[in-house]
Amino acid sequence: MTLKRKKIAVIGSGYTGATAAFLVAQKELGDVVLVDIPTAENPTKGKALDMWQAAPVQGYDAYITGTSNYEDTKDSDVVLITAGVARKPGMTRDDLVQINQNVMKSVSKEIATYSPNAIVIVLTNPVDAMTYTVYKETGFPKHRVIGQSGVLDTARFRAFIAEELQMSVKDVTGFVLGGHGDTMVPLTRYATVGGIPLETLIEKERLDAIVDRTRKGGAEIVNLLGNGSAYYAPAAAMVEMAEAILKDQKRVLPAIAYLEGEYGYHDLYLGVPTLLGATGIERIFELTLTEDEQQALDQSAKAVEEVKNVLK
Ligand SMILES: NC(=O)C1=CN([C@@H]2O[C@H](COP(=O)(O)OP(=O)(O)OC[C@H]3O[C@@H](n4cnc5c(N)ncnc54)[C@H](O)[C@@H]3O)[C@@H](O)[C@H]2O)C=CC1
Ligand SMILES: O=C([O-])CC(=O)C(=O)O
Repeated sequence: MTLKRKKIAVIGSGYTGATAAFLVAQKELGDVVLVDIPTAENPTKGKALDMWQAAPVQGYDAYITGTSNYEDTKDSDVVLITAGVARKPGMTRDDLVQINQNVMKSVSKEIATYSPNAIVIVLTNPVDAMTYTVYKETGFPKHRVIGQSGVLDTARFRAFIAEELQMSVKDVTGFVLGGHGDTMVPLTRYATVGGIPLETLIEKERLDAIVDRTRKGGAEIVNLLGNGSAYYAPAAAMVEMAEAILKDQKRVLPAIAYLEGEYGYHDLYLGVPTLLGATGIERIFELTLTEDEQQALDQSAKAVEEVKNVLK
């Protein structure tokens, strides 16, 4: 029997990759191929086997395999890139640019060879610049190369608001614009709780503190973990994007998209509100911003541009 399921390759079987693979399987989005570099032992194969053995208990029909051979990823529908190095306390995401750019180059070559029609979602940091690298190196059209930051940053923002107001996270909506760094722009003016404007529910001082905590959300976890960075929420964010694409859900989610004039930026990957469906990014929403919001976004875009300019 040949099963005609979707195929999802997860490159990098570390914390975020393994967690994403498990979520993809649990959601039955398709079969998963987990890939990492070859080593003397074989933790990638071990993790995949362990997850496959959870299938009878959890009752999911998704097969998970682990490999270091890209041939096994052939004809993947979606590829999630989590390969590379994570930061440690005291480092910024941008400190990873050189080492991870090299990883993106080698991984992109394999993806272009074995899955030329795939939609790629990049997680590896500094993610705006790494998404740009994958776009250039694969030669894929812009709508098929997408970066993950906004779903995660918005999730943090929503979680902090729900906690502050003691209201359900389900009812908190909003989004974060810009680069995945300390200059990101949580748009409080567009956030609501059950449709009620957020700015009428929380006083400005508290809201400013939540915005600041959101911007530094990654570093807060890096400092708590001590030896690596967040992985549960990042993996969940990536998988939400993959699900939107694999099921053609037409979700409106923030994503790192290639801009050609939108918001005034050219030849730049930056976080903006998008429509995600079967073909990847199907639309970019351009909102009218206040002068202050545009200024904050300009600052964030400048920070991303600076990292892009050191790419080789
Ligand atoms: N964009 C975002 O919102 C987030 C980004 N990240 C980033 O995701 C990346 C991965 O984080 P973790 O999974 O925690 O790191 P990790 O260190 O647990 O896993 C990374 C894995 O990549 C593998 N790898 C390295 N070079 C490779 C290559 N050439 N081919 C295949 N695999 C390779 C490593 O062997 C390792 O297993 C980091 O760069 C981190 O900063 C993490 C969380 C959120
Ligand atoms: O902070 C990091 O290095 C990992 C990351 O991007 C996040 O958790 O937002």
